[in-house]
Amino acid sequence: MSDSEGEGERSEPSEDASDEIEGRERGRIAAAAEDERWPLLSLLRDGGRGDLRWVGLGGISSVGAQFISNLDMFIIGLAFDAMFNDRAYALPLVPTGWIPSEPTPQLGFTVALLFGLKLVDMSLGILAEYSFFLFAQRTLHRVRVDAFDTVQRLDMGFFDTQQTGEVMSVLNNDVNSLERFLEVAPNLGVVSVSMIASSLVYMALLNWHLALISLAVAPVLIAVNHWYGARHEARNDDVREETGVLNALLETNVSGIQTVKAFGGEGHETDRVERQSAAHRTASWRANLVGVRHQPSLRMLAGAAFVATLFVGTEWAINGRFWFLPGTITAGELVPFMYYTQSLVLPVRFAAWVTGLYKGANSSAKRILGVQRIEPPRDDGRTELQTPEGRVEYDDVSFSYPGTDERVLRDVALDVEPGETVGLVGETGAGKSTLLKLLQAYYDPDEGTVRVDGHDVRDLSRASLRRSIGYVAQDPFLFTGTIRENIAYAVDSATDADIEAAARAAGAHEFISDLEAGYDAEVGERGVMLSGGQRQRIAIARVLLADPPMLVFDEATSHVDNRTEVLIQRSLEEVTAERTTFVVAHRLSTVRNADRIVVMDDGQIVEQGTHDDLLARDGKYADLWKVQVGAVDS
Ligand SMILES: Nc1ncnc2c1ncn2[C@@H]1O[C@H](COP(=O)(O)OP(=O)(O)OP(=O)(O)O)[C@@H](O)[C@H]1O
Repeated sequence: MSDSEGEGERSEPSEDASDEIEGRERGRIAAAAEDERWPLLSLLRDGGRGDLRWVGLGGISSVGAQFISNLDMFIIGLAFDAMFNDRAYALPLVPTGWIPSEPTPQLGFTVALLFGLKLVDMSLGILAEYSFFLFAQRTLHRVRVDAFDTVQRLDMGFFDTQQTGEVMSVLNNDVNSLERFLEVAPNLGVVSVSMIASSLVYMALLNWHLALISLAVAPVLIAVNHWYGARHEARNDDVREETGVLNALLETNVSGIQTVKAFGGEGHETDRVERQSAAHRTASWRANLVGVRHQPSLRMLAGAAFVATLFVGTEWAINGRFWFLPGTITAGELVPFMYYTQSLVLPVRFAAWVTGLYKGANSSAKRILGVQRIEPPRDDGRTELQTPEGRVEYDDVSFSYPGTDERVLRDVALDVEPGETVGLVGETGAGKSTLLKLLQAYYDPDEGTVRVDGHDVRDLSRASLRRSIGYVAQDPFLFTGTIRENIAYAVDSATDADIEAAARAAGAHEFISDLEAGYDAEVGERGVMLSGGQRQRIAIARVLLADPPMLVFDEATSHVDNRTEVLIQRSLEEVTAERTTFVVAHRLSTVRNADRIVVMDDGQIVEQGTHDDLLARDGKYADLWKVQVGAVDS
């Protein structure tokens, strides 16, 4: 069966895309939770904490509603036999004195009873929907926020190796798939099971021999449902995986659109997206094929049971006996019985649907859990860094990025006094930025120790450490919002005067004032309407307003012209005078006045001293300087 099915599944989308899916290694996110047996249950147990009572209430109400809803045919059967076949009219739990003995009052009694039961059924149904909905929404909210919080707290090593589009896919698509499941499946699952259970109970009460015959097909039904369920899960894993890869591709292409255009790469990029979209379409097609066959197969089996019951029951009613079956069966028993047999089809279809949703949600839960399990961040340090003096020590530090063998830092030893300004220079890839990432504890050294005020940074709470260090990157990120909001990002209580003072010190006030909306100008999703130099100055203002005891400028003025840089440096002199400051720069004039210049080469410190010292030494720094001032050819 699987062979022919496999061929059918590949017939729609292209062969290439199909092969691509087969060949692809399961992504790191999904693989991280591969050994989790019940990912969805684990996730809901944590996400649903405190609200499980709503599932209990919903479940009880739903079961009650189904048993009551399904009771009507049972009562109608008894009433018909009483009215037309002169049988005794007796109902469980109803005192016999309440039931009339003449046909017309019996009809009135039956109608009133059925109407009353419908009212109870409706009330319980509303209560069930309400309870399940409440559980779903609260749980989903918690799972979404928890997942986002987990992603945010992951080590930088995770983001280095995981494409942001894929992470977004977990936060968006996988959480949405969980939403689709939670909004429908718990109630529908209970409804299906209790519809089946109530039908079985009433069938058994009507005629348990015939009930057993109708149920002969049940084991086959369960086995087929299980088989399809397993296939659903495997196929859904592929779909989620392909969605993640596609999202990552779309995300990088849109954010790198300028480069794509510059190289005229639109056609090439469209081809790449087309290939990945085809792989996604193949995965979805194959997953849908399972769904397309699942329900009809179950319906066919349930239909077979119905036809068999119809044959046996009608033969039995006509002849007054059937083969070895004892006793007789009346029309008043057979008609509701057939109804119950037929009413098993709908919940079986529901069950197939719920199984599909469950398997989809299970794949998503696996990825959400995977994000939590992949490289969990090391425990946060316990020591809070309070108003540090700013002494920084690198004690024979060596480091390779996670997952790589290349030593990016080798035996780096550096002591920086409080208040000192250190310029870091060296060729590209020498390890300057990496040195500062270790100071902020984005990564831990493989050997040696980085200390701030004598504390190993691993022992410090990351939040208190990073609050103490103002960091400006070469391509700073601006948040969607106004310039004012961006500058005041870390200081809720900042006044307009504070914001302006910070902007002046960063050399940003002038160009901000020239903008029509001034400080209220929106900077768009990634600050696109500002130049690189303007964005850098806003980022410097943001750090100055936060007023941290230590500063790190990593090529922070590389996009501004020489004149503006000199102006910024002058206004920063006062700010940096008392604080430990690191300045990474390729333009050596930026660090010329630093208290000390540290020259790095291939992960090592090769020289250090003041500008004049280093020039006098006539080593690496002097070479770099000569190249920059044009004294020698590069
Ligand atoms: N996240 C990362 N994962 C793996 N390797 C990395 C990562 N970041 C940097 N590297 C590698 O580490 C080395 C040092 O990089 P680093 O950014 O520290 O150099 P740099 O001196 O700051 O260079 P530049 O002046 O170009 O900014 C380089 O070889 C680089 O390829």
